[in-house]
Amino acid sequence: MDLRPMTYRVGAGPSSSDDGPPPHDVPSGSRTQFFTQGEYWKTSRRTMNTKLMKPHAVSDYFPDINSTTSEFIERVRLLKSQHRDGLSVSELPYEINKFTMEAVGKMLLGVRIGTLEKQVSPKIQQFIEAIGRMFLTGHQLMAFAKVHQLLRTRAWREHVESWDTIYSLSDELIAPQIDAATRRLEENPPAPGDKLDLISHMVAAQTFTREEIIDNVTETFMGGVDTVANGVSFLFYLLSKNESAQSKLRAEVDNVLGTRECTMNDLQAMPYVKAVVKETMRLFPPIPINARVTQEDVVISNYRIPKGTIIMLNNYTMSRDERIFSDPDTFNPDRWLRAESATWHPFSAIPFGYGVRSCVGRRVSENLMYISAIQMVQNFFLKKDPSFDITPLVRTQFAPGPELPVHFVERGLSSPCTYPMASEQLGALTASAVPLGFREELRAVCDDEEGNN
Ligand code: HEM
Repeated sequence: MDLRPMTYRVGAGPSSSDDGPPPHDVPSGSRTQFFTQGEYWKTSRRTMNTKLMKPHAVSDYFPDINSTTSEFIERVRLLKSQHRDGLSVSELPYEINKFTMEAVGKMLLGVRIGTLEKQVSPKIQQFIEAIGRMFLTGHQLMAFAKVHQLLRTRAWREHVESWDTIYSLSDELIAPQIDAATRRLEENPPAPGDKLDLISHMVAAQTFTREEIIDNVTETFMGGVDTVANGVSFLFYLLSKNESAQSKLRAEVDNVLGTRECTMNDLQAMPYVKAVVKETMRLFPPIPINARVTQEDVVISNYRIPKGTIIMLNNYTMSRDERIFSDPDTFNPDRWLRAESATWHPFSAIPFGYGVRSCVGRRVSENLMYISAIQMVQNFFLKKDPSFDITPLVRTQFAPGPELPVHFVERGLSSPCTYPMASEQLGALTASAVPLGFREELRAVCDDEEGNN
């Protein structure tokens, strides 16, 4: 059966053309891995695979992931100290979002964006808000996008404006990297085996225009930030709720690492860390629904499905199927360590999709989640705040809502965190001056859906 990934562009409807890049019809770059098929997609995917999927390339990101995570841990320490209960972090999912933006940004753009700075610059603040708004309005445009476009609805206008803001800043961040890479490569042509960052690698490939590099890197970044942020949020939530799993995780981390940083090699000795992340993705897949378009007539389970039909795959229900996962709603990482897991249908839980179009950020996402889990238990005991619970929402992606009921209790190990921030500096830090407009709006939408208004 030939199934193609369904690519969907606002205003353009599903596309499955083989004719290379479709035209721009919203400010979103369309000449990217997400939105193309055929030869153009293959070239771009091959280039990204080299930097994001190959083990030796992925291993190079570990020092950056470790140091960004350490900064985030220090930020948690600061924010909880400013909270009235001394244990919680207000708007934790938003803080996690800034953390993953910084981590994924460094991997893809090669530069630090500055979202974890004590004072986030107004421009970066705008960027963060625009990404949030783009996802929020993108969800509203899922149905009847053409009608929104025709009527120029508020959702449509805000969506387009958000992409404008995102592209204007990513141009500013990425263009200098392209120039610098071009100069470097002209002066010192790369030898086989030289380590190049993603942008230099794309420049060296000589198959992409400058705009194509900017579009590709920007949209890969957009695809990565919220997904992995939602994964990390659900991870912390589930650990806080399941203290015995958390203790097992901590025991493994203490045994293998103690207080030192994790390298890619260490992961081989930490099956429970991996099982915890797998189990999080099973219960709360950040992309709850995936899709394909049939390329020929097929019969599946006695249903005739004509060519050109969009088939939706519901990751959420698939991975909670009790015919495969006993006690499916329970967080039980051990299930992945039992011999029987090898016999499960390979499609029983596919949070990163499947096949050649599966997630190109899978390896880096998993590593970011492993290191987040590791550093969290090295530094804190996570306890569930008994006063409330999450009500997950689908906002294009599956997200936990605006607050997480997680308390951070200091573990008090000596030097658990490698981030060299002196305590005086910490004291001087203030929560970043963030205009609340967008977040309040998101909260209002969530309250609406929960019937709180
Ligand atoms: C927990 C985190 C993540 C989850 C759950 C996730 C999930 C997915 C899923 C389900 C797909 C569609 C796969 C298919 O149709 O078979 C996808 C595609 C994609 N993801 Fe991710 N993703 C995550 C993080 C990331 C990150 C960090 C990046 C970038 C570094 C990224 C970049 C992409 C790209 C570029 C595609 C399109 C690939 C193509 O069409 O060739 N993702 N992701």
